[in-house]
Amino acid sequence: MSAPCPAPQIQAAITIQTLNLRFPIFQSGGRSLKKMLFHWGRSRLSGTAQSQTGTTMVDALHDLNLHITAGERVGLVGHNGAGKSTLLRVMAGIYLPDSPHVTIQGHVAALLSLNAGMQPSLTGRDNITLFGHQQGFDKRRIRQLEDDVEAFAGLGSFMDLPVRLYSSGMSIRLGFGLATAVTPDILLMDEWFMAGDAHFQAMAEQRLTRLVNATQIVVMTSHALDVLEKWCTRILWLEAGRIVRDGPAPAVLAAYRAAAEG
Ligand SMILES: Nc1ncnc2c1ncn2[C@@H]1O[C@H](COP(=O)(O)OP(=O)(O)OP(=O)(O)O)[C@@H](O)[C@H]1O
Repeated sequence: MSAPCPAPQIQAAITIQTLNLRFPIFQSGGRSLKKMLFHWGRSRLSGTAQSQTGTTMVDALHDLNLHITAGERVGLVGHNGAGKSTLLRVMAGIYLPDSPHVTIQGHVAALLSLNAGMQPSLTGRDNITLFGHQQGFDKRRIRQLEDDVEAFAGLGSFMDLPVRLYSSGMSIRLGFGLATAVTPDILLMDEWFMAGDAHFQAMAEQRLTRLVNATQIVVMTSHALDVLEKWCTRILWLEAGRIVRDGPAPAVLAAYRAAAEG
């Protein structure tokens, strides 16, 4: 397997200042007094609020300040709905809050969903070529990319069939192979990256280790604390869209474990 294609080096950094992100969760029409009182009580308990138009809003991220510099491997922890995936999506540029709040320096690769950017009607091979074009690669680099991903994914003749015919395991192999083929400055990972069978996980870990070592900044989220312990130098603990603790991995993970047990 050839090494992932290197990207030009710049000093990577992520800076987030006073970031608030709210999502509408449902439209409420005319209401009886009973319903209004019910929703008022529920919103007090859940941290949601109602806008002037009657739309219920959830504060996914609240007054977030954060600076991440080159060399850091940051893990995000927090209970369901804490805002971990939302924060990763903000860093990936998928959610676009007002620009002064978020400054990203460096080329970002986001391993957030398996089939991100994949065209189901195209073959695996054509998807690789498409990805290469999107990266601005010349023919030689696209061929290298194809060899690398094909060798990793091990799909045989399925490589020339449309991706919509792939099993979920095949999709994971192709999606992971492609997403990890180019070394970015900043790597963002959701916990799906450890999906797949045991053989795939061993192969994936080898490839991921190489990628993480070559990347300036890594931000990942996982509910598996041993995974974060292994990969991360710094942990951000989020709850209800706010940072509860931010510090060296061993100390924050110990506090998080203690809170979960106590
Ligand atoms: N696109 C969206 N539309 C509406 N609400 C959203 C959207 N994305 C996230 N939310 C809400 O924002 C909050 C934070 O969600 P998020 O997915 O970031 O949490 P999480 O910490 O990743 O949770 P989990 O560990 O369960 O994956 C939740 O209340 C969620 O319902």
